[in-house]
Amino acid sequence: MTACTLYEKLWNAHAVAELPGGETLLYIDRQILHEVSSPQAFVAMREAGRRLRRPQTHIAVADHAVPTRSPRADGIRHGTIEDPQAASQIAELESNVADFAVPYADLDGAEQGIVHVIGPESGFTLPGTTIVCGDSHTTTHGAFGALAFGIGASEQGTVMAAQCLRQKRAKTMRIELSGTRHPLVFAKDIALAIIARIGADGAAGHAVEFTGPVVRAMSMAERMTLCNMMIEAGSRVGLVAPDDVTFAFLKGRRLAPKGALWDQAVAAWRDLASDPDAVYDRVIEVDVASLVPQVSWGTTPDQTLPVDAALPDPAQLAEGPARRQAEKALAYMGLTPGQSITDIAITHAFIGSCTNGRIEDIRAAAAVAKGRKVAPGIKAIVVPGSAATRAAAQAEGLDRILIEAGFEWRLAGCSMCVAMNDDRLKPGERCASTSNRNFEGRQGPGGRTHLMSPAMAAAAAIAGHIADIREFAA
Ligand SMILES: CC(C)[C@H](C(=O)O)[C@@H](O)C(=O)O
Ligand code: SF4
Repeated sequence: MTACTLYEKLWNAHAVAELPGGETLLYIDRQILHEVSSPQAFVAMREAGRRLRRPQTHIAVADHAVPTRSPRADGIRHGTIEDPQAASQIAELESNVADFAVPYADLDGAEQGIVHVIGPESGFTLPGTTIVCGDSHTTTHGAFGALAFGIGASEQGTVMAAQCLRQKRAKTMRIELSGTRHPLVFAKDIALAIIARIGADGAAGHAVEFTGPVVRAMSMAERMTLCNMMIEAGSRVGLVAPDDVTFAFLKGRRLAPKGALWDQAVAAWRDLASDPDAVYDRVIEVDVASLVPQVSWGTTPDQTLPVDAALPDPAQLAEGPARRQAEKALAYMGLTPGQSITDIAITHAFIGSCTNGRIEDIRAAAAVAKGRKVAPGIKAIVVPGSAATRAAAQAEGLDRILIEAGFEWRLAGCSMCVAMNDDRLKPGERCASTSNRNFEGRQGPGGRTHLMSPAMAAAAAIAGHIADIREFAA
């Protein structure tokens, strides 16, 4: 038998038929639905008079449009949402899930949260499965050794009706991470550094698998951060082979297999790892020993530099597209060529999102915040990725530490990652953000985003400007 990569094993196990034109009909095990991208698919189902083929293989949740504050002391959001568009998007999702019998994580329930946080937390995300969602950051779930990718609105309807999708097989790319990293260099820094190196489309057309001792030593949270960010390098699929870290994370989760089924599942999941002699179309090696904390300075994720660097000076670049892009980005970002990154003053800090809204991320922020104060005039918000993450953080007392330091402690949702809810920047405001996208207007029209790790965002909140966490922690 030919040696196969993890991606090829997942693909082959779900291939139903080879179609003319080079596409494959793939069986889809699971679909996640959210209020922003699912309405059209439900409309199409209704119009065609169709039912879901396997309703129990879907879960739905409202995350993008939801406010992360409630006027009520108990945090209930139903009945309190002032924005009519958000209220109607959530109401539409709720009527759709009721009509089509889709399992729903209620807005005020213990399992609400960002799609890519609650899938893993509930055990819906499992190794060896195919998982789709009308959301580009579905790459996140690949951290479990699932073939997970974002799809469009009409494809969501196809999965609802047929449990299958036509897809073109991607090329494979292996990113081998080795070396010993600085303790304040996180998965987010590694992901940003990779994107800066290969470019915002550097992994386009490829399914990326992370390998090497650095990945094996990472928590699931860090593996998810890496896979999450791969869409920012143009890849629709990020992968990590499942191992004991994966199994320990999943064991006992509500939807994970139980008893003898668990043992059988783990045995099968162990076989998913890429064969030792499997061949990839591309291999990239990254030595993390030389990495320092990273910060994006521009309006694409590859416009990223080490925190101790100075901003580029377009005048020093040769005439051409790179120079024009740098000029345009610096102008939008309101930055001076050659300026030190640590001299950039901020107005906001946002700790959250499906990239960095997990308990480990909140712990990292709280460790920096402890005994310190957010700088005067800075609005700093911490938005847990899910209700369960929020509860876990509160059980550890992290909310108290953060509130004491002057951070706002919010309810779960996408929040300031995306300007689709109440949490957004005004023109000219500047945010140290743990999210994943920094294009013009992403956090609000005219808003300016600097992507970084949770520890770095917390340090920026306290310093009032971008700060090097390595010096800050000393
Ligand atoms: C709204 C949604 C479809 C979108 C995505 O596809 O990623 C959002 O989650 C984002 O991060 O930009
Ligand atoms: S947190 Fe941000 S990136 Fe993630 S799903 Fe929500 S909007 Fe998209």
